[in-house]
Amino acid sequence: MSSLDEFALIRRLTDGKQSVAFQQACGVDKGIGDDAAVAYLAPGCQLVMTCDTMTESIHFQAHTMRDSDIGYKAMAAAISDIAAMGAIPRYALIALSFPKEMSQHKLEAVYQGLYDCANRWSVVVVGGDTTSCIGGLTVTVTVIGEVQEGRALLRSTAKTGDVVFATGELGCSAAGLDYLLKQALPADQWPDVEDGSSEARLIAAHCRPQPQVDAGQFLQQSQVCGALNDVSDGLASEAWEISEASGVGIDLIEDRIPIADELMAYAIRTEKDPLDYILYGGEDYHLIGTMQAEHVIDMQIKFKAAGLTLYIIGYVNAENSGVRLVQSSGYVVPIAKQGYNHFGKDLS
Ligand SMILES: Nc1ncnc2c1ncn2[C@@H]1O[C@H](COP(=O)(O)OP(=O)(O)OP(=O)(O)O)[C@@H](O)[C@H]1O
Ligand SMILES: Cc1ncc(C[n+]2csc(CCOP(=O)(O)O)c2C)c(N)n1
Ligand SMILES: [Mg+2]
Ligand SMILES: [Mg+2]
Ligand SMILES: [Mg+2]
Repeated sequence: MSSLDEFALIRRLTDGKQSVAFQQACGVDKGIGDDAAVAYLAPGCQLVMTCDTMTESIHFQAHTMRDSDIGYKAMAAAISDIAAMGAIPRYALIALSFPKEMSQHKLEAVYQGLYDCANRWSVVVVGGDTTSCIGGLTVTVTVIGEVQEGRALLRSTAKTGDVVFATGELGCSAAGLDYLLKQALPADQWPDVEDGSSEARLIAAHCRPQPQVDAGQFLQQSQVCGALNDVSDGLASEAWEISEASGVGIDLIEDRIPIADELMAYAIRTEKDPLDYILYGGEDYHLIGTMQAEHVIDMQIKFKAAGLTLYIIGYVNAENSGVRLVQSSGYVVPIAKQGYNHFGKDLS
C-alpha cells in the first residue's frame, strides 16, 4: 500500500527526473505542476498526436514483464506511432490508474521504465493523470510530436509499383510472449542475454521494443516513402491497413521476409511456423511501408550507415486484391485480415 497521498505520490514519481534545463531546451514553458503543460511549437511544423494504453492481464502479466518493462513499453508503443508518421516525438503525458493497495515500489519501477524510454528518445514528460481503480494497473501514454508542415507519412499514400519494406525482423515479440506464458517464471529466473540465450533475445523484443524514430526520420526526409505504419498488431494487420487506406493490393514475398535466428530456433523447437508469429503476432514496433523502387539501394546504404536495416519484403500492385503471400513455391495465397484485435479475431 502506498504511504503517500495522490499529490505526494505524483511528486515522488516525477520530481527531478528530467532537468529544467533539458525541458527548456526542448521548448517546455510549463511542465508538470499546473492545470496543463505549455510548450512552444517549432515554426513551420505541425503537431502529431497519439496515445496508447497498456492494461494488466491484456498487455502484461506478472510473469511476462518486469514493472520497469511495463513503463518502458508503454512509452515505446506511443513513441512508435509518432515514428510511424515520420515525425519527431517531443512531449509525453502519462495517465496511471491502479488499485489503492498497489505498492509504491512497483509504481516507482514502472516510472523508471517510462523515463528510461522517454530519455532515450529525448521526450519530455510534461504531465499526466493519476486515479485509483478497481482491478489492475493501467498506463496510458500520450505522445505529442512534430513534423515539417505537410510532410507526415500516412497509411493512405502507397502507390502501385512501390516496393514494401520493413525496418527489422518481425515476430520475435510474439515468440517471446509465447515463451514467457508457457514458462510462467518470475523475472529473476528468465534466461540472460549475456549467456547467449536466444530466448533472452525474444524476451527483450517483447519487453523492450525499440521505436524506430531514426528510421521514420530518414524515410520522411528522403521524400521517396509512400505509406508508413508501425507494427503493433502484426504484419498482416498493418499491411491490410495500408492496402485499404491506399486502395491498392500488397503482395508479400515469403522468401524475402526476414526471420531472426532466435525466432527460427524457437519455431523449430516448438514446431510452429515462424511466419505465424510474423504475420499475426504483433508488438514488434518496427515500421512497414512502401517506397519507390528506384531509391531502394540508396536508402539501404543510408540505413546501413546509421546502423539500421531496411528489408524489401514485397510490392504494391494495382489490383483490388488485398494482401497476399507469394509463397516460396510460387503460389499466391490470400493473407487473412487478422491480427491482434481487442474485441474479436476478424478485423473486417
Ligand atoms: N477511443 C478512441 N477515440 C477516438 N479515437 C480513437 C480511439 N481509439 C482509437 N482512435 C483512433 O483510431 C485510429 C486507429 O487507432 P489504433 O489504436 O488502431 O492505431 P494504432 O495506435 O496504430 O494501433 P495500436 O493501438 O494497435 O497501437 C487512430 O487515429 C486513433 O487515434
Ligand atoms: C499477457 C499478454 N497476453 C497477450 C498479449 C498480446 N497482445 C496484447 S495487446 C497486443 C496488440 C498491441 O496492443 P494495442 O493494440 O492495444 O496497441 C498484443 C499482441 C500480451 N502482450 N500480453
Ligand atoms: Mg499504437
Ligand atoms: Mg500504429
Ligand atoms: Mg492494436
